[in-house]
Formats: sequence, C-alpha cells, structure tokens
Amino acid sequence: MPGSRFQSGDMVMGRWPGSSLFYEVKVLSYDAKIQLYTVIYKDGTELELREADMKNPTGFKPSRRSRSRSPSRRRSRSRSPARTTRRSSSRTTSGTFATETPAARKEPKMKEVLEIRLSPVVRNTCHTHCWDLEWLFVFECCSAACVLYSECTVKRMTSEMALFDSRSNRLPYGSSHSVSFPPVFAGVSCMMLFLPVAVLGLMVVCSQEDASLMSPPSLPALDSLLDPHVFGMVVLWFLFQALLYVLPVGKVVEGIPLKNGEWLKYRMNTLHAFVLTVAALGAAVHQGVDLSYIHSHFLQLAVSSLLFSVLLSVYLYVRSRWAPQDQLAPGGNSGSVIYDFFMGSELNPRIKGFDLKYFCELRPGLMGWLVINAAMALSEMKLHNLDYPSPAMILVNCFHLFYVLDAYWHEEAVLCYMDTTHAGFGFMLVFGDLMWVPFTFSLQSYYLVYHPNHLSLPWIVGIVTLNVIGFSIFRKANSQKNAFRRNPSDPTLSHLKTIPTATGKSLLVSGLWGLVRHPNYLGDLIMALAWSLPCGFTHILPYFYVIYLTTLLVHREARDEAQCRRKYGSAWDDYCREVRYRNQIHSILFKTITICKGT
Ligand SMILES: NC(=O)C1=CN([C@@H]2O[C@H](COP(=O)(O)OP(=O)(O)OC[C@H]3O[C@@H](n4cnc5c(N)ncnc54)[C@H](OP(=O)(O)O)[C@@H]3O)[C@@H](O)[C@H]2O)C=CC1
Ligand SMILES: CC(C)=CCC[C@@H](C)[C@H]1CC=C2C3=C(CC[C@@]21C)[C@@]1(C)CC[C@H](O)C(C)(C)[C@@H]1CC3
Repeated sequence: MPGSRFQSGDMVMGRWPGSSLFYEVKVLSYDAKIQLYTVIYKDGTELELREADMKNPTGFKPSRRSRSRSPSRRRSRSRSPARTTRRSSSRTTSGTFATETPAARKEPKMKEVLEIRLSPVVRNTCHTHCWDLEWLFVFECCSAACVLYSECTVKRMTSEMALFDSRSNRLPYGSSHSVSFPPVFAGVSCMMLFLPVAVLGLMVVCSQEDASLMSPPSLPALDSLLDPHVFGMVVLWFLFQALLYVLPVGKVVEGIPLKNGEWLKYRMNTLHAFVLTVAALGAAVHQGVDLSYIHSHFLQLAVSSLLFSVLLSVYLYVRSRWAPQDQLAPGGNSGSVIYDFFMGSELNPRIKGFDLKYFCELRPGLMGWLVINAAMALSEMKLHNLDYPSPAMILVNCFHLFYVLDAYWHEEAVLCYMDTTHAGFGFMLVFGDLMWVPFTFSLQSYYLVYHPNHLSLPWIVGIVTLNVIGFSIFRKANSQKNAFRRNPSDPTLSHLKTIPTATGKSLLVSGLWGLVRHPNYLGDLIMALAWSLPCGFTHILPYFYVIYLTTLLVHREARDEAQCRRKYGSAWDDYCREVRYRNQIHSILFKTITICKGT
C-alpha cells in the first residue's frame, strides 16, 4: 500500500466509532482515493477508518477506566458467572488493552458488518469565525445526542434477536446486552441531564438580541422557571388532547401483531382532534384569551413540560415492573433502573384502550408545536405592530402545519414506524414527544419574533419550491413503501421491481427506493432545510432542526442498514448492489460531522 502509513496485515489500534476507545484491529486494505483503511476487529467487525483514528500499538497506553468505573458493569459481573469467565479470558488474551469491540459485547453470537465510513481528516477548519464555531458546537451537541440516542436504540433493537431468560425476560447475564456497555450507560445518564438543558439553553439564546451560541446567555432566575399556573396549563392541554383521543369518532384499525399474537386496536382520529383543537383555540381567542402568553412564558412552559415528562416516565417505569413479559419491548427489562427508565420497558403501555405511546407520538407535542408557532406569529405582529405576520413567519408556519397535517392524514402509517413497533416507551420518547418536539421544532418561529428577516420574492419562490421537492420525495417514498408493505400484491404496484428475501418479504428496487436507499430521509432533510432558510443566515440557531434531523437520520440509517442486513442477509446485499447510493446528503453531512469531530 504505497503512500500509506500502515500496511495490509499490520496489527494496529483502531478507534471504535463514536467513542474514545481503541481496539486491536488488522489492516485489510487502503483506499488511496478516499484515504480510508478497511480494518477488521477481533470479533469480525469490518470498518473503514481514517488514519487519524488508528494508532501504532507500540507505546499505546490504553486504560481500563471505563470498564472498572461503571458500577453497573461491576454489578453484573459479580452476579454473572458467564461474565466472570468471559472477563478473565478476555483479560488474559488482551494484555493491556480492550480486544472486544462494543459490537462484540453487544452481540457476541452475530458478527455484523457495519457500514460506517469515517472520512479523511481535513485539518484546515476555520475556528476563527464565530459562525463556524457555532456550527461546530451545534454539530458536536447534536452528534453526541443522536449517537447516544441511536446507540441506545441499536442496543434495544439488536436485543430483539438475543436469547431471553424465558421467565424473567432479562437478558442473560454475561450476554453482550447487559446495560454495562460503557458508552450506553454513561450516555443514558448524560443524555437525561444534557438534553433538557440543551433545549432550555437553545431557547434562552434564541430570545437574545444576538442569538449566537457563542455569546454568553443571560440566564433567567431559576425560581422563575417553575410556575404552578403554567404547569396546570400543560396538564390541562394533555388532558384536553386525551379527551379528544377517546372520542368515539374515526375508524378503528389494527396495529402490527404483538409477540403474543394479539393485534392492538387504534382509533384514527388525529384530524378530528386537530379540527376540534383549532375550534377550541379560536373560541378562546374570541373570548379574549391572549395566545402571546405562550411567547412570554415560553421557558416556563418548557420547564413544565419537562416536569410532566419526568412524572409520566416515572409512572411508566413503575407500571412496567408489573407488566406481563409479553408486553415488554425487545430487551425491555435490562435489569438497570436508569437504562429501563430512559429507554422504557413496555412496548405499548395502555390504560384500558388508551395507548399512551401512540397518543404522545402524534398529539400533545405535534399539536403543541403548531399552537406555539401560531402564538409566535401573533407575538411577532404585536411586537412589530404588523397587520399580518411577516412572509418568513408565514412560510415557517405553513410548512410546519403542512408537515403535521400530512402525518395526521397518514396516521395509520405511524403504526409501522420503528419507534412504534420496536421502542419501549420511556423517558427518551416521552421527553422527545412532549418537550423536544414542541420546543425545538418551533425554534424557527420563536427566532423570527425577535429576528425579523426580509424575504424577496425570488427567495420565497425558491424556498417554497425546495419544500415542495422535499415533501414530494418524502411523501412518495413513504407511501410507496407503506402501500407495498400493506399489500405487496396490490395491482397498482405490480410495475415495481422487487427482490425476494428468505423472510417471505420482498424489497423494493424500483421507484424512489430503486434510486437511493432511504429516499424518505432525503425528502425529510430537504424539507428541513427549506424550513430554516426563511430565517436567513445571520445565526446558526434556526438551522438547529436540520442539524438535529441530519444527525438523527444518519445514525438511524446506519442502524437500519445493519438491522436489514441481519434480517435479509444476502438479499440485502443484492439490494445494496442494485441500489448503490445511500442517501447522499447523509454521506456528505456525516463526513462533515466526523471531520469536525476529528479536528
Ligand atoms: N421529524 C423527525 O424528527 C423524524 C422524522 N422521521 C421520519 O419518519 C419516517 C419513518 O422513519 P423510520 O421508521 O426510521 O424508517 P423507514 O420508514 O425508512 O423504515 C425503515 C424500514 O423500511 C423497510 N425497508 C427499507 N428498505 C426497503 C426497501 N427497499 N423495500 C421495502 N422496505 C424497505 C425496512 O423494514 P421492513 O423490511 O421490516 O419493512 C426498514 O427497516 C421517515 O420518513 C423519517 O424521515 C424519523 C425520525 C425523526
Ligand atoms: C434526541 C431525542 C430526544 C430524540 C427523540 C426523537 C424523537 C423526537 C423523534 C423520533 C421519531 C420521531 C418521529 C416524529 C417526531 C419526532 C420523533 C418522535 C414524527 C411523528 C414527526 C411527523 C412525521 O410525519 C412522522 C410521523 C413521519 C414522524 C415519525 C417519527
């Protein structure tokens, strides 16, 4: 391998992506064009690494800190004869550094080939301009949050295939699925603290005249943040939406089959609920209720939503302790309180027929987001003495409204999304649905209240066109896949080319799914960009949503690829050969993120 530092066959230390841990790897090849080494870890995991993520073993001083420090790890070791054996064998063979990769610890039986590409280092980053620093900062935060979110979910999803102790539904001790996997355990704890603080921090910065992440925020008094009156309003909002959910209107459909062969029923009435909410709010405004209260109490509302999310998560955790085993999410009882609290144990927690996860995913948060947007438009008019909201505010409001209405129109499809079918309902999703969605997705309209941005007609046309393109891709891709999954022999889909798999399901290889893998993510990202552009280019903050979604979907895509490869085996490889492109925006942005992380 001329020109490269390491030669094929060399044993070196390679960084495990997303962590600071190094493991022994063997160099297989080097691609000079993309400057990446293909390496193989001891458990068979093959990855592509850049040179900066590889070190010479000579003089390498690894540490075992992360292993020995994790209390949960210590606990599970001592309880687990299997782990003791494994540990001692790994210690004797590994010498002074870790030889098992996290993947091996997670899934000892299955060797997976992850498609993670780390990009070559580009050293000329521009740390001089404040805007660039902001980018870097937001990238860092988002990548950290989303990597951890993904790692947690990967663990949960891969554990579906693990052998469960049939009586307790605990993962077998010593199995790779124990929650002591250090980045996950530490990640869970950090995320629970970091995410709410991040949301509040973004909101504070957004309300400042200079909404730069680099300027010191003027922090509000802590005791002003929790207002019992505002908390009461949050509870009322939740109860009002719950009331609309149980109204006997709208058709009832069956979800996907559960482990016990049961089919849960769901009432489809989000659109009815939306219309009734608009009517109720219209009546309230007519009666003199001032919606700009939402703007003036924005932080207090977020803190109350956080408190509500915590209380709901505690309730979910406690009730999951008594839940029958067949109602738990895959790997839903890991044995770690903190992990189960965060990830959620029950798959579909219900109170009688009231499905808490399905309700939270679509209603209080998404509808709350729209109400916040409307309140921001009113506040903008009030603050700047306008007869109408500004064009930028109208665009942002319309785009978001359209996105949510689309989700409601295709409500049934949500029953098949990964979060509904696989994820437990715990703090992560509760917080995501009730705080993250309404308070970060509305940052653009909040930003515009204090930072008006003039849009010329060509810009408006350009932005609307971009949103239409993004939406068309997003909708067409999701509809094609959903229709195909619902009824593969639908005559209207007979023209689509497919690849059969051993599971009996087929993979679409034509239409949008034949052009690029995960075209739905691409459409979502293009829309996200169109939502930020009305806010101009003065600050990075309105682009938070694009950055969040990119990082989330990049990892979601990597996770889904790994999962599909395991599920469909060689048929998936055939699909990848046939559809060579992954979502290209992902690759570019993922590379940018890793470059930023590496510098
Ligand atoms: N706004 C936001 O914050 C977020 C939005 N989203 C959006 O939610 C939507 C759903 O996302 P998500 O559930 O993650 O993923 P997808 O809807 O893309 O589902 C992935 C699954 O689709 C199936 N699949 C993949 N390729 C093919 C193919 N070629 N033919 C047939 N089936 C295939 C596989 O499942 P199987 O084979 O088992 O059917 C795979 O596991 C997306 O549009 C995404 O953009 C997601 C997260 C956050
Ligand atoms: C970092 C962190 C707290 C992550 C939590 C992630 C959740 C906020 C998102 C996971 C998947 C989501 C989806 C939507 C909203 C965001 C969450 C909950 C969604 C309901 C938005 C509307 C779309 O049309 C959708 C239905 C496709 C989408 C489904 C996934």
